[in-house]
Amino acid sequence: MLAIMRTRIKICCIASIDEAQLAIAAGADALGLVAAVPCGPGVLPDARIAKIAAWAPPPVSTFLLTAETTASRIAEHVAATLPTTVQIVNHIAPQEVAELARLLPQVRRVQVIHVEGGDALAMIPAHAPHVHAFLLDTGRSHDWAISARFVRASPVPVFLAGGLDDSNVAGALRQVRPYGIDLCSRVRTDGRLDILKLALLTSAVREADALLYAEG
Ligand SMILES: O=C(O)c1ccccc1NCC(=O)[C@H](O)[C@H](O)COP(=O)(O)O
Repeated sequence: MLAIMRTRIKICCIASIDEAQLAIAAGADALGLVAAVPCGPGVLPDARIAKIAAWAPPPVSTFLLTAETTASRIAEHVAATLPTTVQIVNHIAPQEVAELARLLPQVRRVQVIHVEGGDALAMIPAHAPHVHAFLLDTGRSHDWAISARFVRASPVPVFLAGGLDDSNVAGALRQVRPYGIDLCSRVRTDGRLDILKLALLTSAVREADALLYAEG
């Protein structure tokens, strides 16, 4: 695997075109659009997701976070919102992802892995052939040693998520070496995207990228 020169940044829980503009201005490569899920903040109606996805300029990617668990329901959800990428937030059967690839070959597929322990690595062989990337998430900082092992074992790119901000991102990048990172709550103040926190985050990521690349 080539050394990562520029960690990709995905800003999740984008709620409006204004927030999308702020995230892109700060350097986001991808926007996360959270559809109805059983719990959690930042949930958008499909019509709003479709509006933001239709607006987003290239090369920015738009990730639909779907809680659907079958290929046909995920394909319907994608058809209703038209993102570039679908992020499957539940652990679904690998054959459903394979079927989704057949139904919608043009849409990028990202499987979320909820990292509870070393068992997460066991999911790689069955899922990797059908997805373009994994996203490791527990919604809070998790054991980065497991994430690091996952990155080394995965044949496809891996995003790291959960409790990241400008104060801890350099350590996370050094230990885990992910392809990309995903952030939601810690670049927000009172629920709104905060341009200062975004700027601090992106500058911490670029500084860490430069150091790690120079070190080899
Ligand atoms: O994945 C979900 O089910 C979900 C539900 C409601 C809101 C967001 C959801 N997923 C995205 C994320 O959880 C965050 O992007 C990711 O965990 C990073 O979060 P944070 O620790 O707040 O940076």
